[in-house]
Amino acid sequence: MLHDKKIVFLGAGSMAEAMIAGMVKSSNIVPEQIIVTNRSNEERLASLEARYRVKGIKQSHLTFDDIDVFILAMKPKDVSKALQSLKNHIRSDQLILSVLAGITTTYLEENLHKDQQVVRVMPNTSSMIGESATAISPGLATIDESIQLATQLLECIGMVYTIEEKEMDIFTGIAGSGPAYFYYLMEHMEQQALQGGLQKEVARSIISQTILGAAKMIQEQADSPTTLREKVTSPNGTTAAGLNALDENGGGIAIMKAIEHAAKRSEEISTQIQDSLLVSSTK
Ligand SMILES: NC(=O)C1=CN([C@@H]2O[C@H](COP(=O)(O)OP(=O)(O)OC[C@H]3O[C@@H](n4cnc5c(N)ncnc54)[C@H](O)[C@@H]3O)[C@@H](O)[C@H]2O)C=CC1
Ligand SMILES: O=C(O)[C@@H]1CCC=N1
Repeated sequence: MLHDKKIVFLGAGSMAEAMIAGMVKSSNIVPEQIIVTNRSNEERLASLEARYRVKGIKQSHLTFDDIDVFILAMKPKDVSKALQSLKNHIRSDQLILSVLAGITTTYLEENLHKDQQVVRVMPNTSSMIGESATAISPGLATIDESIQLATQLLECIGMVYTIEEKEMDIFTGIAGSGPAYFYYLMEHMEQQALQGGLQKEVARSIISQTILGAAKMIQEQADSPTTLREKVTSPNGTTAAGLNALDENGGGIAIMKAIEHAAKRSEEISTQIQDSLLVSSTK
């Protein structure tokens, strides 16, 4: 299903690059199938061309007719202009995937064709190595074949979860933004490791191996996170001392708040876009 499809990225930033890298690496897609465009930064397109052997072209030079999948990958504040310039060039049977936080399928349908085939997607930057946790929610007019195509395409960059659109905000808070929380945790673990006398490179390797091991334990064992945590924690031992400090300093609550606020921001973006407030609020 994938091998004869032509895919265009509209937007050439971090998320587009992570997806392109993952797709090309997966070998289910060859670079010749991928075109990447942006508004004007030709240097950026040249760098993506050199790195991934995909075709980089300015959007004004794009021929739209033979494209199967358009992937919207600009910032939410730029979506309105992007859809305006796209609408007159595309057919409603061409599939639009949008990775934009907070942008609903209804908004896309209202600003493209009413019966436009759209799928809202929330990947994360681990797409780059084929390890994204990606959610999809199809729009009203999207046929099963297109959902299958979207699923196959996104499986090239990791695991795909089909969810209801009302669950997109919380998914974004957990998985779209999620890698940043782990990097933040790692930054702080590393800082303390350096203070404890470890060399930076050694500390980084130890920390990433520890996180990888914990993630694999969750994936490969039947035990819950709580049981696994308890197995690490000896009475009056080192872990108990560490966890007490985490609790005393609001560690658990801070994590829950981070997710709550990220999810709320996703919801807020939807409202602001609908009310056309986002441009002024994020400039
Ligand atoms: N960075 C991340 O971890 C994730 C980002 N996303 C979503 O991906 C989208 C892009 O995010 P980033 O890549 O981080 O942003 P970025 O700022 O790195 O890239 C945005 C790109 O869009 C281009 N652009 C702006 N207007 C355009 C237009 N009208 N047509 C074509 N290209 C246009 C810009 O030139 C730039 O290349 C956002 O909507 C974000 O919500 C979703 C999941 C994760
Ligand atoms: O920070 C953001 O808004 C985007 C969406 C999810 C991750 N990055």
